[in-house]
This record gives sequence, C-alpha cells and structure tokens, in this order.
Amino acid sequence: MSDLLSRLRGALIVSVQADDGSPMRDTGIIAAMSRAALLGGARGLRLRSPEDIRAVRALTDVPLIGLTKQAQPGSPVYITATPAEVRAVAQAGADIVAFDGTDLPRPYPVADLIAEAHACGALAMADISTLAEARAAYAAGADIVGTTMSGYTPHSPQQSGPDVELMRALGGSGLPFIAEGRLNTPELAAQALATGAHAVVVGSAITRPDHVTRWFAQALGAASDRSS
Ligand SMILES: CC(=O)N[C@H](C=O)[C@@H](O)[C@H](O)[C@H](O)COP(=O)(O)O
Repeated sequence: MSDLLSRLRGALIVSVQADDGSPMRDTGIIAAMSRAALLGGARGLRLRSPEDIRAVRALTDVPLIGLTKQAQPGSPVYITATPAEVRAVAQAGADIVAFDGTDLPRPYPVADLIAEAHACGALAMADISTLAEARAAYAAGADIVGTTMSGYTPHSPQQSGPDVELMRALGGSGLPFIAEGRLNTPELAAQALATGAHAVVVGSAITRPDHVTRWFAQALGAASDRSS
C-alpha cells in the first residue's frame, strides 16, 4: 500500500460537495467547510471539481480525493468518466482520483482511467457498488476501492442506510476498501470501520445542511401524522 494510503488508515475523510442548484455550491463555501472539517478532525477530504480542489489544496496538505460529476452522453456514469476529467482533477492537486468503477455502460474502460491517474502521478480510487466490481477494479490496477456507488446502480441493494453487507464482504475478502455512502451518524461510521474498512468517508451528514434539514423535517412530519 502506498504511503499516502497508509496515512489514511482509520481516518475520517469528509466529503465536501454541494449539489448543482444548492446555495452551498460556491468554492468559497466549500473551502470554509473544508477548514471546519479539518478543525473537527478530518484527516482527508473528498472534493468535486478542479476549482474546489485547487482552492482547498492551497489550504492543506491532507490527502485529497478528487472527482468530477459530469453527465455523459448515452451513459449513466457521471463520476470522473473520461481520461480528460481524470487529468483535470489530478492537475488541480488531488492525490487520489475517484472515478466510477461500476459495471454500468461507460464511455471509457476503467483501465484507461486508472492509467491516466497513474500517468498524472495520482492514485486511482474506484467507486464500486458490488464485490465483483471491486475485484475487477483491482484486476485493472486500482489502488483502492470505495463502496460509494452501492444503492446508486440498479444491480446493488436500494436502501436508505449504508450497505454494511457489502462492507462485511469486502472486509472478509481481505481487499482494502474505503467505506462510503449514507454513513449518517458517528455510530454508523464506527460500525463501518469495524467491518475492516481502511478509512471512512462521510459527506451529507456533515456538509449538506439542506439534506440534514430534510431528514429532520421529514421525521417531524411523520411524527405529527402519527399524532393527528
Ligand atoms: C453516489 C454519489 O454520487 N456520491 C457522491 C460521491 O462523491 C457524493 O455525492 C456523496 O456525498 C459521497 O459519496 C458521500 O456519501 P454520503 O453523502 O452519503 O455520506
């Protein structure tokens, strides 16, 4: 395992992203939230877009996982789907380039994205949704995989909580992995680490106040429906 990945052993990595249309989608806000996450104990950050990566790279030396989110013609894959996007993310200062590593139809093979990341001097993280996709990504040369895409491909379990079963399967297989996706409480994050994850990514619960507000509003709505 590379030194950079070794630095992330047991780490909380905070994903600091804002959705298109969100009032938080502003590089200054992303930089401020990144600083807050570092103050709170994040040892790595996961960021979307070369602009955000460049701004946060200027603030910190912690490992940065970078990606783009870009619709691709004729393909449902949107996380860093082309070698050009891999290059843009690496050149902006990401240490690790995350890309879609699922079986979904894609414009470029996973191996091309990994080769481009390595040519740029970055590590390659495959965002997968099944154990088989993790094995295929490692066979293609990925440095690490993340459970990011479970629940977001039609062939993975659709559930509101994290895919702990996939994490257990990866832990049991001995393949190194980063746990990611719907780890919305400190307890769930700790449970994910206990499955054998190398590190844990938490996003929405820390950096998407619009999502967190919706969780509370829906809970109150459900409670008042029950009492009426
Ligand atoms: C599926 C997809 O596009 N996931 C994205 C990947 O970068 C992000 O929108 C998520 O916030 C990230 O994976 C962390 O997950 P959560 O926000 O659930 O803690």
